[in-house]
Parts: sequence; structure tokens; C-alpha cells
Amino acid sequence: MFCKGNLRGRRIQDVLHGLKHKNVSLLQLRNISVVSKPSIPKRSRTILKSSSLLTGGSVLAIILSLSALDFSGGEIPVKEVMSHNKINDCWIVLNGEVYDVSSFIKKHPGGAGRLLEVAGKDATTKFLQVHSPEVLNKMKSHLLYIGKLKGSFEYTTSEEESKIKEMRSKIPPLERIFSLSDFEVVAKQVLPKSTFAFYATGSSDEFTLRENHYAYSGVFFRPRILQDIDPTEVDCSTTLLGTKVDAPFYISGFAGSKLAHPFGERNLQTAAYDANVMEMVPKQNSYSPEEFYSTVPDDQSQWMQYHFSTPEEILHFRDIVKEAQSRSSVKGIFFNVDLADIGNREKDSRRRAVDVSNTSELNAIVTNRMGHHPKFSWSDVETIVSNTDLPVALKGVQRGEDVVLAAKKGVKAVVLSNHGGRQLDFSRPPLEVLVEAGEMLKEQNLENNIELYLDGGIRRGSDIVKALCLGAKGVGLGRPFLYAMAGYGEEGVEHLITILKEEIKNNMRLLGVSKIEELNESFVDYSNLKFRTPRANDALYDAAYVPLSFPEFR
Ligand code: HEM
Ligand SMILES: Cc1cc2nc3c(=O)[nH]c(=O)nc-3n(C[C@H](O)[C@H](O)[C@H](O)COP(=O)(O)O)c2cc1C
Repeated sequence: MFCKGNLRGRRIQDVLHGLKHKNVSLLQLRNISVVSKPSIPKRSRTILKSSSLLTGGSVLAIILSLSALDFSGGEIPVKEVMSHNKINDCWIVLNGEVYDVSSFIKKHPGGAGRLLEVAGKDATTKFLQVHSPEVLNKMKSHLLYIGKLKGSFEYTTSEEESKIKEMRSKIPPLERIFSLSDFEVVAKQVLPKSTFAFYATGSSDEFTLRENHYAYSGVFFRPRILQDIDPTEVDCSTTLLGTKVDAPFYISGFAGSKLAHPFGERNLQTAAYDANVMEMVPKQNSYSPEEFYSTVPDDQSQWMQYHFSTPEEILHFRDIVKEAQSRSSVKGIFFNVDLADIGNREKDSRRRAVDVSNTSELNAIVTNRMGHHPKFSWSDVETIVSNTDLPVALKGVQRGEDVVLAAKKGVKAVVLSNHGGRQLDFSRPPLEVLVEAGEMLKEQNLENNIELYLDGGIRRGSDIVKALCLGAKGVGLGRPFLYAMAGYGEEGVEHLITILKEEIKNNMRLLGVSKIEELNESFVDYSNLKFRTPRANDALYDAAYVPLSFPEFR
């Protein structure tokens, strides 16, 4: 356990101490594996034979797998692995072990395309950028173990990697980063196209993605003058679900931090701690819970984000709640309620189609964008609420009626969110839902029973102040933190937090307010929110936004 005095010890950071800070390149670190070897029992040759039958392979496939029986001592040469590179015959290497993932590929919750990208290759680096080592252990029963890899893959630097290296060497200094959009523009140049597409994508035509942000341009301020406020005493600290923090915003929970930077979620955790800002720790953390929490100080403020991936996880919800309760830093648990299916993230799929570049496999990418999630209902929520003292919150609520229902069922907070426009396109901007929810709660005298949070499209301190005026207790941000990390690691995250804190305080001074609690509806004109009209352009945001593209002609 660590306390403030100890300051954030980090196991991986210790190993890589010399490399920390100042734009550590992903390329430089690509070969560093932080995973301990999973102990996977070797399967017999009989299983290997049945693997090709299981995957519905042709006679040719059976002959191929029979030829694999010749490998002495279960060792599989690189060349052999490379030949299993198709959707119906797909082997991948993880930590020097070869797996047949042919029967899993179409069930992969991250989409078939991600496994096709690494078909017949060493998938270790890409796997660990998104998954904790535990995922492999949990999913073992879905894969077929083939044997140990013999030899190693030849590594050649791609054109894209060389370009990224060059751009990283020319990256603007942090002092030149003034806004959150600046981070996004830099990230676009220093991330692989596939990673940027994964982060940036919304769903379908991305109306919700864009409107999330533009909703804020429909709200204008009504400042109060001559308030006799000492500018140095303007304070943006607040209380989120009973926890005192130094800012009314939090780092939202999201997958894929290590795709941005080798230290991934650790950058967020340490920067949040130093700035005393709330952090929502994602379920899909690339660190295992043991490793991640082993260096989290006891006095850090965190929320735990969780989504149920299987019906078994719902059945065993007590284990999840117990784990959350056992971490002294965790002050609340947020369950996703916006994942009944996975949105059609077209920008991401389109990029993957280019990367896989095998037209016969495209169908799998399109029909299996992502896997499905299990049934999760109000009665499950009631059961969870009645089985823990930890505040339970719902992330992904999208209408006032559901906020009222949540309040009646003892849920302590909701995040009005459409997953950053990644789920249902044309779901309304959370800022609009905030106004609706506030009114409905008041009608039923429930406004003091539940805290309202929202996320999606927040890019300025003024966005945050507007949301607080309209009744939000706090707001979350997702992509901006990924973009900040991509260019600048932990320092980028710190800088982002500073920018937002300063923007909020600046807005408060100009509004004639010195404390967050003083913000209320009287400081904004939000009449526009009732009428969805074309918004004024936001030059920085628009310039950073990548429009959807069309297929290229041959
Ligand atoms: C045998 C290898 C793999 C297994 C067993 C596996 C397993 C899983 C599981 C269980 C999930 C769902 C997690 C959840 O919803 O809680 C998932 C999601 C995902 N996986 Fe994998 N995976 C594998 C390989 C990979 C590889 C190689 C990549 C990247 C190239 C990848 C990228 C992803 C992504 C991006 C998601 C969805 C993240 C999100 O948007 O929420 N996976 N995978
Ligand atoms: C790359 C990426 C991965 C995400 N993964 C998750 C996740 O695993 N769980 C979750 O609750 N939300 C996830 N989110 C949604 C964020 O928590 C948040 O709701 C959203 O990013 C807010 O919108 P913004 O990016 O415009 O700030 C993800 C978002 C992005 C961009």
C-alpha cells in the first residue's frame, strides 16, 4: 500500500525508468513485454487434429494440420505459423506460445478484424496494448493451444512506423499546446492510422459524435458583474459522490490506453493523483487489477467502471462488487448501460479493411464488428444496489425517465452518456438530456437523491462550466486524455488537466463566481437547447475532425 508520502511507486516504470518522460516512442518500446508467462497446459496432438475439423476446415486444412504433427517437442517453426493466416485457419503467437484462434475469431468481442490483422503473426504487443494478461487466462477455453514457437519473427520497420518516428522527433513542445484540440492534431500525426481510427470513430454517420460537442455552442453565458471577488481565491474544487477533489471533471474509463503510450493507464492514474482529480478506472485495463492497484496510493480518488461481457459475470456480480470494495481508493462503481449491442463504428471498420487488405475476409470484418453483450436489466441493478454499500452508478443513461427510475431504485449517480457517440447514432447530446433529467427529477422531488454526470464532446473549460450551471455535478472526458498521452505521456495528461482547471477558473472569474457551488441556471441562456438548429462553426474542433471517407476507386 502507498500513501501520499510514498508517491506512486510503479513496477513497470521502475524497469523502464530511464525511458520515462519526454516522448518515449512506442517503436522504441515495442519489444518490451510486461506480461508474466501464463501457465497454459499443453494439449495433445489429438486436439490439434480436431482443431481443423472444429473450424470446418477442408481436406487441405486437415492435411496441413496433420503435417503439423511432425513438429518435434511441440515446437512450431515461424514459417508454419505464418501459413495459418486466414479466417478459417488462423494461428497467432502470444508470449512465444502458438494458438489456433480459428473458432474464436468471429466471436472476438473486439471484432474479427483485430485478429485477422495478426493472423499468422506474433500478436503479443498488440494484445497487451488492449488487454491485461489475465484476459488470455480467462479465455483459454475458447482457443486451441498448438505449441511453443520455434525461432522468432523477422521484424522490418514499416513505412508508417518510419514516418511516425520522424514526426515524433519534430513534435511541438508542450508549451505550444494551448487547447485540447491541439493534442488531437498532434496525436493524428504520431499514432498509427489504425489506432487513431479506433479512438476517433463514432458510430454510423457520426451525428451524435459531432452534436455531443456542438450542443455546448447552443448555450451562452449571462455573467454577473461587480462581484468584488479576489481573483486569486477563485476555486474549482468540488465534491463528487462525497469525495473532495480539485476539479469538477474526471478522466473517463476507456479501453486502449497502451495503444497511445507504453505506460497506458498508469499515466492517467499518476497524473490524476498528482492533480487530485477523479479517475474512472476501466474494466478493460491493460494492467491486471493486482498490478494496477498495487501502486495506487490509498488516498487516491477513483471510480471503477464495469461492463458485463458474459452472463456468468452478471451471475458473479458479488465478486466484482467485493473487489471494488476491497480497494481503498475506489469510491464508487459505474456500470455501463449503453452496451446492449456494439455501435457500428464505421471509421474503425473501414480502416481495418484497408489494413487487412484481403477482400475475401472483408465480410467477417463487416458482419462481426464486435461481439454482443449479455442481457442486463433493471432487476440486476436493484440486486447490485441492495448488495453493496459502495455508491452504485449507471454510465450511459440517455433519457430523463431512466434517470428518474435510477433514482427510485437507489442508484446514487448516472452518467448521461452515449459512449462518446460510439453507440447509437442520433442519441441526443448529453447536455440536452441533462436539462430534461433535471426537470423530471424536480417534478418528482428526487433532485437530491441522485447526482448527474455527463460526458461526450467536452473540450473546453467553458463546456464544463455550462454543464455545471445546468445541474451536472461533474463531467467526464475520454478521447482528449488518449490524445494527450499519445503525444506526451503522463506530462501530456498533467498539462491537459492544468489547461482545463485554468479555463474553468478563468470562466468563473468572468462570470462573477468564486466557488463551484455558486454556479446555477441563472448564469446561462440555454433556450437554444430546446430547438435543434444549425450550430456556429468551431474552427479548432472542425479542423481536428476527420470526415468520413468513401471507398477508393482502383
Ligand atoms: C487470443 C487473443 C485474444 C483474446 C482472448 C481476446 C479477448 C477479448 C475479450 C474477452 C474482449 C472483451 C472485453 C470486455 O468487453 O470486457 C475483447 C475486446 C477487444 N479486443 Fe481482444 N482478444 C484477443 C486478441 C486481441 C488482439 C490481438 C487485439 C488487437 C489487435 C484485440 C483488441 C480488442 C479490442 C479493441 C477490444 C474491444 C475494446 C473496446 O472497445 O471495448 N484483441 N477481446
Ligand atoms: C477508444 C475508446 C474506448 C472506450 N472504451 C470504453 C470502455 O471500455 N468502457 C466505457 O464505459 N467507456 C468507454 N469509452 C467511452 C468513454 O468512457 C466516454 O464515455 C467517451 O469517450 C466520452 O466522450 P469523449 O471521448 O468525446 O470525451 C471509450 C471511448 C473511447 C474513445
